[in-house]
Amino acid sequence: MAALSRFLSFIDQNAGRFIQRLADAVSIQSISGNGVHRQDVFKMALWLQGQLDTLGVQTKSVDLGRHVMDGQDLPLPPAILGRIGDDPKKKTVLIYGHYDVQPAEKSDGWDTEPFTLVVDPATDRLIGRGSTDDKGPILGWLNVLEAHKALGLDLPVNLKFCFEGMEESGSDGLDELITSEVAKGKDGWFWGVDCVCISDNYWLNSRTPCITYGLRGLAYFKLTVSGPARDLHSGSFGRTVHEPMTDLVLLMSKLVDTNGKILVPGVDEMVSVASQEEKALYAQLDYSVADVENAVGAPIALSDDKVEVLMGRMRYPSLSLHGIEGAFYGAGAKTVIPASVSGKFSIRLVPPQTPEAVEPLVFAYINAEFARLNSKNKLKIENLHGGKPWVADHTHWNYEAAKRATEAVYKQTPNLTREGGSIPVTLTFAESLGVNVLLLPMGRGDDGAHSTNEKLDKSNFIEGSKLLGTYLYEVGAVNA
Ligand SMILES: C[C@H](N)C(=O)N[C@@H](Cc1c[nH]cn1)C(=O)O
Ligand SMILES: [Zn+2]
Ligand SMILES: [Zn+2]
Repeated sequence: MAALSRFLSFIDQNAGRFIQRLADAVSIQSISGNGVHRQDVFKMALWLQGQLDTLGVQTKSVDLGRHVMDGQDLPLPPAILGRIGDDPKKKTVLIYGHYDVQPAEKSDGWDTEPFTLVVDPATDRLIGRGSTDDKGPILGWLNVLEAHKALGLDLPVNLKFCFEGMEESGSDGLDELITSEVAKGKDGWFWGVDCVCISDNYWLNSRTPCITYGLRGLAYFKLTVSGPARDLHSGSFGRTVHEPMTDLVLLMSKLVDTNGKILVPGVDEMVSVASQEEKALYAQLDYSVADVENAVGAPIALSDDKVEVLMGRMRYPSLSLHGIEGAFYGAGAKTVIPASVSGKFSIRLVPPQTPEAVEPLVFAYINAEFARLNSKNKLKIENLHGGKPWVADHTHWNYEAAKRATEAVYKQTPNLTREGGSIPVTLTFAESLGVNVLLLPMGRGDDGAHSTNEKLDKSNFIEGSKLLGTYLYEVGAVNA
């Protein structure tokens, strides 16, 4: 039997063990967004490095230094770099993934414990935080490595790996690592890379695989309004003092309208209007308004027009309000006036927008709106993190290889998409290595990444592992 067929059979035969390994990974609470779980992110890095070592990959854990998060000085989780194969006749593919996850608590509304992987027998879904974002896809690569090692098969390409533990919180330290490695020339870790593959996004719906050539960028802001020296009794001080929460809610209400239009002057205007030809590309995608409504679990799409809905996600910027820190949120009816509250919101960016271009518009607008309130409270605006948008050449052989692999595994033509989310390092790889970057998602559009009951369908984990391996065979066969 040819190498590829033996690889595919191995994946099917070992599905149970692969799911167990995913359960082990999910059980490590590698939440990067707060200081409480920082040691768990380090534990996850060690776990991943151990797996790669066992599978014959040469690894190195790179200390990325320290950073300050929410006023806390914290060590950054390491980047885990790896390489296997050094055959000059083969292409070299760089794989990126992230081993950190978003926060999750059962009390957020999960039906099961978020860090215990549950295999739902009724739906064959693998439910747990990180199952689709991004531990499932990372483990897909481990499955490919394990199959080749166990079967004594040579990999069809040389592989390099770059796994980080801060993607969900701004990828601090990673750009510097990549640029310093690139500056080392032939001695750098990324020397000789021919293309990059990232599996860290999702299909548009739950039936059609995707290949993705764009990501939105991000600019994440925190607005803090502070007034009294301490929390106050609203009976004693209501209508007596300027209340921070009242100011903040008013400011937050001025950022975006209920139809998604961004109200910060100049932000929406930076982006050109889509031409009829471009709209025709969105019309071709296998997608319907029902898909978005199924994924979110309610009939609340902003438009009945599929093309408008798709462009809202892929082609235009969006501004979302995320939360208010310091506000009363528990059960009961506490009559407090909070002393200081911080509103968090972010803007997803598309070309030609950049965080640097958008930030001054946001600061100027919020300062002007705050001045209009005539409040004696204090306002502070911070830009917490960001990243530029990215669009790739989808006619490149890297995309052609991914398309052939998808057709071979799924017997379907993939949707060619741009992703609404952000992976800041993508543009850094594209620009500093000067090679084509491809996004090859494993999970479905209804996986609930970042949400409650995040899942990865078992079939997506298993067929997705086959897809990643088949893609490597297709790249290995390219003569470009
Ligand atoms: C698309 C990717 N899987 C992802 O979820 N990226 C995050 C990155 C991020 C940046 N700040 C916080 N998280 C996203 O798009 O939100
Ligand atoms: Zn991710
Ligand atoms: Zn994520």
